[in-house]
Amino acid sequence: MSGTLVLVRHGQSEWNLKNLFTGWKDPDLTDQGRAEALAGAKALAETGIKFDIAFTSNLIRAQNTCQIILDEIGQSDLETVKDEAINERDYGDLAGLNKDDARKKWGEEQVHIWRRSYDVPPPGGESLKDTGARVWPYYLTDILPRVLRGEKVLVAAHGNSLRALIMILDRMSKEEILKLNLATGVPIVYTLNPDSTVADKAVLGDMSSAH
Ligand SMILES: O=C(O)[C@@H](CO)OP(=O)(O)O
Repeated sequence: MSGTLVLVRHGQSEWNLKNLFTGWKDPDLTDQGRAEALAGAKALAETGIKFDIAFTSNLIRAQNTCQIILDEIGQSDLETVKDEAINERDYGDLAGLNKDDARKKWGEEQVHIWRRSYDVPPPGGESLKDTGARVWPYYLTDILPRVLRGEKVLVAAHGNSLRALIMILDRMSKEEILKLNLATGVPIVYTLNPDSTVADKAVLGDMSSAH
């Protein structure tokens, strides 16, 4: 039996708006972020999906995105598991710094490498590889078994914890992952085969503005 895995990056946060590296810091959604989560929820509602369980991180921007989606599709009280395993990548010493100021200080290319490369960690923080080393085991033990049972599973998380997951689901190379950016609030709907490979992938919205 094939199940459904829906991944959604949280809506714009207060620190996204201020263009600050965020990582494990815990700012809430902005009004725009709430609107993005709602737009994603409406797109999901149109598919008629009803979830069996939701997973989110221990950060408020992902939790609130998750709840906005569940409220909109009439599943406000759905079982929701919160776990730091799917938190954003830890940005270490960069957390709280303005991204443009960082580009001025260290150069455009170095900042891009810290933000998007596979295995170069920002100072004191996690690389995407490090992030995947906690996201992937959690996916295998806690999330995937539910999908393989035929359930419909929502995962509301973060740009880089989801990039780590998508890299493996989509079998992307270290070069390809450099270019992957996720838009806030746009659901990605995976249908998985019984052997856990991807049978189908649909993006319910516009990813082109992501950077
Ligand atoms: O600051 C962060 O935690 C992330 C996500 O907003 O930023 P980036 O997209 O630069 O990896």
